[in-house]
Amino acid sequence: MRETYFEDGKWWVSPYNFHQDVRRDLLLPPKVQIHDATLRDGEQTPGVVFSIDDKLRIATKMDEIGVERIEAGMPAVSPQDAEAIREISKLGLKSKIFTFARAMKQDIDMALECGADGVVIEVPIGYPKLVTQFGWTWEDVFKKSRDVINYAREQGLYAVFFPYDTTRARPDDLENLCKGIMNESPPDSIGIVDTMGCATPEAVKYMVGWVKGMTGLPIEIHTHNDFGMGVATELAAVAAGAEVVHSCANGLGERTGNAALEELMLGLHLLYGYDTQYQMDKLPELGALISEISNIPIARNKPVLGHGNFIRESGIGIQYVMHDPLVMFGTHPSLTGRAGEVVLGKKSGKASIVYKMQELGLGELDDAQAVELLTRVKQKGIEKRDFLSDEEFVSLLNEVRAVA
Ligand SMILES: CC(=O)SCCNC(=O)CCNC(=O)[C@H](O)C(C)(C)COP(=O)(O)OP(=O)(O)OC[C@H]1O[C@@H](n2cnc3c(N)ncnc32)[C@H](O)[C@@H]1OP(=O)(O)O
Ligand SMILES: O=C(O)CCC(=O)C(=O)O
Repeated sequence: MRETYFEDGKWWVSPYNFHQDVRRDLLLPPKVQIHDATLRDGEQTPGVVFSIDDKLRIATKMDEIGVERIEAGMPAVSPQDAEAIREISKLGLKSKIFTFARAMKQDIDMALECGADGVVIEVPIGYPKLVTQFGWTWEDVFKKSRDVINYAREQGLYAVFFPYDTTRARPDDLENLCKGIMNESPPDSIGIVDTMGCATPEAVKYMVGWVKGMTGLPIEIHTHNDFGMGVATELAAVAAGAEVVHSCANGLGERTGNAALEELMLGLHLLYGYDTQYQMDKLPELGALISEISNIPIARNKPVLGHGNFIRESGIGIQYVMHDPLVMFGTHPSLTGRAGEVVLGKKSGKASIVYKMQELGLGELDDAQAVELLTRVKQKGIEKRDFLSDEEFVSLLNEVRAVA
């Protein structure tokens, strides 16, 4: 693992991330894998439907970027879902293919029939769901899960036990379930699932240690973004020893979405120092594909993918945007396949005018003309309540030159 905060021409993040007093208390596992659930939880975004061909394109792009695991769907949902998983399994991707299954033998059979490598076996354990939605006790959950976990493993599937709404489980219920499962049907790994996105990073850190202590299993963390902390909570879980992070590209998923794939990748690589092999410069291609297919636009300030992230209007420091971007941004735009951009408007300064003149090859101005042009640029920005197009700038420049 890297312990450096700077890589020439690529990024410059906080050195305190790697300060020995900060790192000393972290229980970072040597390797972390991404389990992406865009094709299942992402498609649970209301109104989003991926065709079989869409799913093949998304899975192929994810494999190209280096996602270790793809949750390709839940075969029980429809024959089309099963068919998509079957086709994805046949692609021969490096990514391992998982399906989502209820604690039912028939769902495991469908995973097998679809050619999956592994299965995420979901059962409720959060108390509101357990008591109101299902009318089950932890023992019911245990009895339903036990044989299904054993069956999946006997059939050669990697079995992730996924007691969802984990963060709202009563401690005794979760403890009894974990102990029962470990006695009679240990899975390959266990999920801590913040179904409602309602646990703090600190609470999840505690839970990772607690569940690891009870089971000795690798921990998978799956969060939602209801409090805007989905990614932070997953990274906190990694800092407490979780080995697998679940994600959805573009932050799709139920309600406010899941922890965003692209944000996790950068967080793991840059902020925590994992030497991942992810092709981060291809993330905008994946983002654009998913946005087009899901018909959900990417917010212009969305971390990693927003098209406005490397645009600067404010005049102070403007000359560094293109020539020395790490003065102005924590990551070089090219790291994630992007380019910086200088725009003019209300917040411009004289350096902005000089920069734009050079960029567009418009010659030079004397100081008085530059000041006059800046005044007009600011006025136009205020009137327009936006930044100026190059054509608008040239038009103002011509006015100023005509006056002189
Ligand atoms: C946090 C969550 O919501 S988890 C899953 C969310 N994902 C989805 O719902 C995917 C989309 N869903 C669908 O397409 C449909 O709801 C289906 C195909 C999954 C199921 O639809 P239905 O055929 O209507 O099944 P239904 O919801 O009635 O459930 C069938 C049985 O599964 C049981 N069941 C539900 N979840 C589980 C589970 N995780 N493990 C074991 N059994 C379960 C139910 O209790 C019910 O049992 P019963 O027949 O004895 O009453
Ligand atoms: O949320 C769901 O619908 C299924 C389970 C899950 O992904 C979760 O609990 O977060």
